[in-house]
Amino acid sequence: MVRIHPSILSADFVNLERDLEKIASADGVHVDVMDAHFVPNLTFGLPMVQRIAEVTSLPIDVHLMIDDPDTWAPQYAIDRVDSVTFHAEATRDAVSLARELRARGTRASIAVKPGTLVDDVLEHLAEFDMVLVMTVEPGFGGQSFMGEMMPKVEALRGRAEELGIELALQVDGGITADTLPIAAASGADVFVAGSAVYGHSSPAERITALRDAGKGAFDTGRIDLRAIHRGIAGTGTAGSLET
Ligand SMILES: O=C(CO)[C@H](O)[C@H](O)COP(=O)(O)O
Ligand SMILES: [Co+2]
Repeated sequence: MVRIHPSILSADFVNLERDLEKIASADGVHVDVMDAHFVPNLTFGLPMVQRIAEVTSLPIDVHLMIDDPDTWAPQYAIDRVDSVTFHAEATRDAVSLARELRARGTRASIAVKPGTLVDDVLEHLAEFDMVLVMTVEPGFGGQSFMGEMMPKVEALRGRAEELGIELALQVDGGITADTLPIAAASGADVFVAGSAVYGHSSPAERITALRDAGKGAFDTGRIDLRAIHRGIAGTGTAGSLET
């Protein structure tokens, strides 16, 4: 299953309603909240997310790149917000926060920056509905995909299968029709794309192209996810998540 979530970070904030309509064929909309403290960039906060919820019918995927999500993240669990993602590096108690988000009726998701290992997340995996593996340093769109993050994705997918739990695995940063199949083959199923969607004249066409790139990777047998997982298990690198 390939789900495409365009990131409005690359949209025109002054014409956001128009730009949201351009991605109506997507599976969700990724909304980056940045506070200029956790990351060196500033976007917007809850009032903007509330307005987005009023004008789009897409599931809203909120990515909080903010300090102190333990205090602020629950406020984002509003109607029409499908998932709230907070960063492992910023939270004091990821499990309690995830439980609070779920209790408020939204899916709970935890994100890891490129330099953060996933050992703690693996230990508590059943507490989360989604894990976001950052494939760039958070803060800005238009950066290059970090393929070296794929062992984290593989380890998370492998553990979810072992536990028999449904886990959405999101990758964010540098996703294009060339990099998406690499992440899909590693076990990701939710793909955030900002510049690859909004950097083109037809965002709808780019969404289709991204979806096809993901499906094609498996349909043609070019990438065999099971073989990749077997290979990782065989070489014993799945547990080695040093970045
Ligand atoms: O969280 C983000 C940046 O911190 C964005 O979601 C991400 O960068 C999307 O942009 P692009 O697809 O252009 O890399
Ligand atoms: Co994001």
